[in-house]
Amino acid sequence: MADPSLSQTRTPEEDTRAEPTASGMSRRRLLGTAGATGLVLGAAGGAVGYAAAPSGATPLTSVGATKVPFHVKHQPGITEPLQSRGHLLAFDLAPGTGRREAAALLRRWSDTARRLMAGKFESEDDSDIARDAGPSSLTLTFGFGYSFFARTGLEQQRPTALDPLPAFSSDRLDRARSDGDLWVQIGADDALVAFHALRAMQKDAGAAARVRWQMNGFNRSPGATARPMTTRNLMGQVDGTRNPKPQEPDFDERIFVPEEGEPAWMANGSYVVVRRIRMLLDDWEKLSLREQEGVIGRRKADGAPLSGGDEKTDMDLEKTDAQGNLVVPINAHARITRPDQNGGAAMLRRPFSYHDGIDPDGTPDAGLLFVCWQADPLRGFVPVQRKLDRGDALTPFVRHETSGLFAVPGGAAEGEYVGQALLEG
Ligand SMILES: C=CC1=C(C)c2cc3[nH]c(cc4nc(cc5[nH]c(cc1n2)c(C)c5CCC(=O)O)C(CCC(=O)O)=C4C)c(C)c3C=C
Ligand SMILES: [Fe+2]
Repeated sequence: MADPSLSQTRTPEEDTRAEPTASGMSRRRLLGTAGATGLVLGAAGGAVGYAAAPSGATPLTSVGATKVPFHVKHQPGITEPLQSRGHLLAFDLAPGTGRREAAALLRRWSDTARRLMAGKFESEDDSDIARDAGPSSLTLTFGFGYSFFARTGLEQQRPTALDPLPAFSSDRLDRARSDGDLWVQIGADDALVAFHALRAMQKDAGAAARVRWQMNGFNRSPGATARPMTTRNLMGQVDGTRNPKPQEPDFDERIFVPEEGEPAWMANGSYVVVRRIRMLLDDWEKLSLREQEGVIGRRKADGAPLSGGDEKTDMDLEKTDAQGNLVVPINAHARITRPDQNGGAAMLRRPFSYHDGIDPDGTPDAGLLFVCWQADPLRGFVPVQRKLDRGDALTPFVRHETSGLFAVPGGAAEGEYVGQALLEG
């Protein structure tokens, strides 16, 4: 579930948000050359041993130097390229924490996010975890869960789009690791930078809120492939090919609440659905390549539709083989999740893979932290998941273990904090 326009999959031409790096090169140019550079660094690293730092003359690289602005129309961490590290956290407000304390917390979090995303890691009480690193594409994104509004006396401001998701028959949800008053998404292309931000968020929370659940994920590192390519998930599939692209005319309408939308405090915001989806990898890996490709409806090698062409070719849903059978099976995941098969329902998928060890019986606890963005969950995740719940070919190989839905307001203007229009409106 990743996206060619979000991960290192974005073609250099498409990457219009690239920021100049310390060396003056844009991220897109460096991604384009990263294969060759990576090989050189890899060889040197191997020769000097795993613990040695690169040569003293090595400048802050593209990966470290890339900076994402905090003050933007839509919060950072939605349309930015996938980062290689992610932490998802839900917080519950502490007893006695009301609207005033929640506002102070969002102000602290926003101030810290602004500072850290700019690569300013020094502060008096800093842990030094991220010292020496650049911002590394760090993003912090904040959202409000259904329960936040009653706790803060703001029920009147609760959007109907935040009504609890319907129950799905295939759900196997752990309620303790679902939902929450507040949600924080951290993404960065460096594990230490990401963890440093996580600690900062937790410290800022102080006595006002405690962590309800935390999930840690990863994606491919920038420069890991010889050229920018769509990422793969832990089933080995090319994943993200058909995500909506920011340059498409209906992108904003599908993903973001309009400027004049309701409630007013959600202008330019979005709704995020977060599902921890375990992959039943032992079962999946027993399938032949042909069977695996039939489950998705795309070739595993390059993500091309089974109806032919390359990854970018439109899927021919009607094409049949010599026996008259559909070449893209009727229950193939990539067939039945399409907007044109779901009354136009669309979402922007921006996931992280996860691996939380091996169960006592040897089963890997691994899968996808499915994170998807939409202007309205009833026109995005819900209808598509209803369809999947009735049974697509992928359903037997996955298990939805946790769930969350959060309202993510628009980006904070200069001098303001995220959610200010809600908390002070
Ligand atoms: C309810 C929404 C979806 C869930 C849950 C979901 C889980 C899931 N998907 C994959 C792998 C792939 N998904 C692909 C396409 C795809 N998936 C969804 C929605 C959900 N997936 C959509 C809307 C689409 C795009 C449909 C389209 O517009 O054509 C693909 C194909 C490549 C691609 O386009 O990304 C793969 C592969 C897994 C492994 C998974 C749960 C673990
Ligand atoms: Fe999917």
